[in-house]
Amino acid sequence: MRSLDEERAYAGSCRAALRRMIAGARENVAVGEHTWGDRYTAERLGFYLKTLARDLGEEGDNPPYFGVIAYGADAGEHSGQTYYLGRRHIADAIGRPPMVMDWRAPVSAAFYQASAVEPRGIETRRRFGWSGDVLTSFEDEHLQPGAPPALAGAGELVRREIERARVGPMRDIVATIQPEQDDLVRTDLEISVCVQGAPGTGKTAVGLHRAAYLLYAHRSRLGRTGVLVLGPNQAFLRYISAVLPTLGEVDVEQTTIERLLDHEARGTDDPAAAAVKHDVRMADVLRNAVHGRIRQPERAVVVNDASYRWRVDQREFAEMVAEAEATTYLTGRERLIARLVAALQRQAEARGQNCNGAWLRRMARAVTPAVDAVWPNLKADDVLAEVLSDPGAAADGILTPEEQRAITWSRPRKAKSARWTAADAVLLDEVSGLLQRTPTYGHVIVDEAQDLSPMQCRAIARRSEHASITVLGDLAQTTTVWGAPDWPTQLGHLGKPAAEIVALSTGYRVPATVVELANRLLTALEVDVPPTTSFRSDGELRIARVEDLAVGAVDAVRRALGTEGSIGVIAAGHHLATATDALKAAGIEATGADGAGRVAVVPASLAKGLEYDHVIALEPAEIVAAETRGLNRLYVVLTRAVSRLDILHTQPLPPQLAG
Ligand SMILES: Nc1ncnc2c1ncn2[C@@H]1O[C@H](COP(=O)(O)OP(=O)(O)OP(=O)(O)O)[C@@H](O)[C@H]1O
Repeated sequence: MRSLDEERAYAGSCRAALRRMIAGARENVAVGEHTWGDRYTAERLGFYLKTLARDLGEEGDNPPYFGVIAYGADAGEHSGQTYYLGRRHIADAIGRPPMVMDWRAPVSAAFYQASAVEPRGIETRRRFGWSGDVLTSFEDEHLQPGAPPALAGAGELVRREIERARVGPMRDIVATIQPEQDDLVRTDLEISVCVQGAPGTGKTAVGLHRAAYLLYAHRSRLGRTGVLVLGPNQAFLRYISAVLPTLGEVDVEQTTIERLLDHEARGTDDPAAAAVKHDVRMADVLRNAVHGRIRQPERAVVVNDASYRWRVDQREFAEMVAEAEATTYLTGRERLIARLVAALQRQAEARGQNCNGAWLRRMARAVTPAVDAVWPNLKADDVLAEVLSDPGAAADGILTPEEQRAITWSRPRKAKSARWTAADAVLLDEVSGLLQRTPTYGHVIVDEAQDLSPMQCRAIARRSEHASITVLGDLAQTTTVWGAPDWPTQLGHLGKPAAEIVALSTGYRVPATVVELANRLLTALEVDVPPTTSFRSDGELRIARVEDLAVGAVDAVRRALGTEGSIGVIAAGHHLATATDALKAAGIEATGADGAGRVAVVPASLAKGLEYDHVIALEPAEIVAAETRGLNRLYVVLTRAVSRLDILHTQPLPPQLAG
């Protein structure tokens, strides 16, 4: 293995090779611009080369690699080989072995998986410490039997990386992915997995690295169909937005379920209406509303065509209607039109008529009124407006009269004048899915999946019908009233009942003292999840009763500003405004949940998925009282802390927190 000086020299030659790759890619862009060929090919080539040049260019200042594995003499094809691993592949010449392997390459798996118990032929695993782009240290683990004792658990470099203060957006974890996380990241594309993970166990990190891995392993397939990442809110998306680009992946769609459904919510539902609208029985109601439009024909279809008159009698028409049933309503309608036209064509051809394309189109137009009478053309918003104006016909026997009343508009309306709510957007999507097929992605990653309603799950299922999914969540963090009761049920709604459920319980965010406090709440939450164990022994917890919350919050922020890292003041209700005003009056600059400053004042309802080096949680009793699942919300809030948690209260603490 190389000495530190030799390693530095090697890092220098890797950088030089990377610079040559960048120069080469830029030159290819210039050549690509003058490439002969059809416009489409030239555009695609240009796009590819520009993306490559940009990605490589952005790579410029990152450490070229983070680790190396050296195989022993008995390692088959790898015997005596040494492989450096980095965020991207670096090669100095075509045909020569790469200087650095992509962390996603098959050979890299051993770096993450090898252990003293199962060394996989590896003699030494070396991890590097970098300060910016300067190589400062390395740490070796000797994995072969008889070698000096392996490091107990993770080494110092790994520990330092996991315990480092958080500043700015979430970073990738390629250098320190843990074996159980790596298993999930590298699961085959065909396999759907569900990760039940305690707070900070790396679910989000695993999901994002899995997206990058799948794109590497199945670039052409997923390049066409796309990978979708769904997160709980914009603040969360902003927090994770840099991870995939640093891994070289810029084409992954990252959005929320609300944005995916693409219906701006202009109205709001009362809780009773929202609960019914998110209930899975609405799928049956809407199916009835759509398919209940199909009628038995009452007369024959007669079409005048110049001097002829073609006819499909009522009985034959009825048979066609019965046989046209298809997976989607509008496909069935198309099929019915096609069958009618085919019947007319048979009659016309028997009379020696030339049935060209124009004739077929004319006949399709001619039978449309008859089809409209039995299988009308429908639009999703018209269907839903009718259901919400009068659910009766579609909902009888499915929803109770009281439930029907809860969703009925105070007066009947047309779609045009509807003020759709967020729950309506989910229903509109369901109706659209009944009318015609929804395009599917190549892979869908669903974060915070415990919060989704059955109807939201169905919207995701439609978009992953022919694909696998990665479901990430924590039942203890469910804060919606319609969230998952258990994973098998939720996976059923997501259309993947057979997905494997894997539990992660080692937390890499929350320090042990804070985990111990949060675990007290778990008993009261009555969910069947294993308690978290923390990887981290550091961390501070301070619980203080204060006279004045605003004064307490300002003091706590001032103290927190004395150490490194991000600061999140998390509160519910009017305490948010109190904290914001108090910080402003004290001259401390604070942003909202999606701001980029060092101090953020964050509504408890938006804290999910986020993390702050120092969390200052205000008035836990209020956080609990603010919503139906307030205790779960408090559990989420407490587990946002990376290094320090201050709990400030004027009211008594919720009894479930008492030790
Ligand atoms: N193997 C690892 N190496 C370094 N850091 C890690 C590792 N795994 C997780 N982390 C870090 O721990 C923190 C928590 O990870 P992440 O947000 O993915 O957890 P989560 O399970 O999604 O949490 P929650 O459910 O509470 O939102 C992040 O800062 C992440 O980068």
